[in-house]
Amino acid sequence: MTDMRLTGFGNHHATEAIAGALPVGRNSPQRVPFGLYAEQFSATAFTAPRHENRRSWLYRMRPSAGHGPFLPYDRDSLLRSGPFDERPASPNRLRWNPLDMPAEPTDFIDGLVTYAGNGDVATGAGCGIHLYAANQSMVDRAFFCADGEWLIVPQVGTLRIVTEMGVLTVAPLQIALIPRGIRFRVELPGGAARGYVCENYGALFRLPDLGPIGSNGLANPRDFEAPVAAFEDVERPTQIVQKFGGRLWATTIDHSPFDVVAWHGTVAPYRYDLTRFNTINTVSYDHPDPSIFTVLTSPSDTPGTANIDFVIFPPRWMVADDTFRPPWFHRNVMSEFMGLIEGEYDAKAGGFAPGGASLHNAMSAHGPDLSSHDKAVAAQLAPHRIEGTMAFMFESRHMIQPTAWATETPLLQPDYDACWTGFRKAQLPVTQGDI
Ligand SMILES: O=C(O)Cc1cc(O)ccc1O
Ligand SMILES: [Fe+2]
Repeated sequence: MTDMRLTGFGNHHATEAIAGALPVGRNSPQRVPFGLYAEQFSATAFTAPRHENRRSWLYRMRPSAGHGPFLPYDRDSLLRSGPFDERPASPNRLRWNPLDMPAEPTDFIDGLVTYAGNGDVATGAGCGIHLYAANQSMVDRAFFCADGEWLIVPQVGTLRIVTEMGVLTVAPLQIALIPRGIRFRVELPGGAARGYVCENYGALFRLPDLGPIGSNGLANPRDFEAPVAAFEDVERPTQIVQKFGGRLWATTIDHSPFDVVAWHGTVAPYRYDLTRFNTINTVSYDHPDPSIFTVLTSPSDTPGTANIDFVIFPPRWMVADDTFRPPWFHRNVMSEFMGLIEGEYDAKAGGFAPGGASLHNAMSAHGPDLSSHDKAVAAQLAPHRIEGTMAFMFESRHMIQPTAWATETPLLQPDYDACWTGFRKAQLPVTQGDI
């Protein structure tokens, strides 16, 4: 299969792996070329306003309707879904060490573990936050998520993601966005892989509005790459696993589901290279809110109050005058789940490792740890380049609730609070206060 691309976020793409496979001038002709089957694939309601409507037409060797019943998946899985009520939502700041690579042969699906999430799959609000650690390619099986689109953030290892609409190769510092319902198989051409997944139950991820930034900047639409059509004509039993209503279900068909020869439309899997992000920041003073680093946003019905924002902290120049340059201390009404792809995060000099994760829930006080704080206060404020790092955040209006696994795993750091101890008290002029 090829690995060519079509560019532009949400563009109307058209692609055929065999010349003449794509019908011209209509979506569903009486006879589709070569006896292919036309199938409309919807990512939004039929009646969504035109500017938000996302659907594609797939032309495939057999209808995907040809399958028997899905039965409960027969392997143990650590995938969980909203409502996240296994454990009480925690007001505590939590941080986890990275997942170990699996000791047993484990593919992407069986290597997923849910750390946290919010909302409810059934009502279409919130998200699930999973991490994966895998060492085997998926063989003769495919997966799809009926509960939400998947934003995949690799941290170690390249993923070759074979989808119904073509192939995406995604390495660390790149992300993949797999539409809800699209079947895919994850292969590991370079061996073991680890990373993060945000399963979005809510409105589709989109590029944020730019407001006064103007018509360019942040993640530029042209840097999002969809694959060209590619198919395999394989007649071998293939297991299809789906996540539906928070549970895994499986059925087996007698051929590969990757038999789409041509497609056109506005919903497709995408790849984006985070190093292409046009990072905008202050050139005068003060540290702006991290919203300036938003790559993708899933809006909610309250303006400016996201179901989920996907925010990155890329390499960048720090030039602010008379400013405490790292993230300030804050208590945020939104809830923040963070991961680290590489390097060191400027608010945490130690303890937040690549592959690790942290959770700072609504209204929990957090910010720089003691050593990052003291270093920033003492720094000479020359222009300084933050290099070799890529942290990210899933930020949500809904409280993020950890799973039982995440609450009980030995990866959870017991002493995270300690990083905010030892701050020297402010030295006031002699006073008793005035309350
Ligand atoms: O808590 C964090 O590290 C994320 C974060 C970064 C920043 O620069 C400002 C606010 C914020 O929540
Ligand atoms: Fe924060």
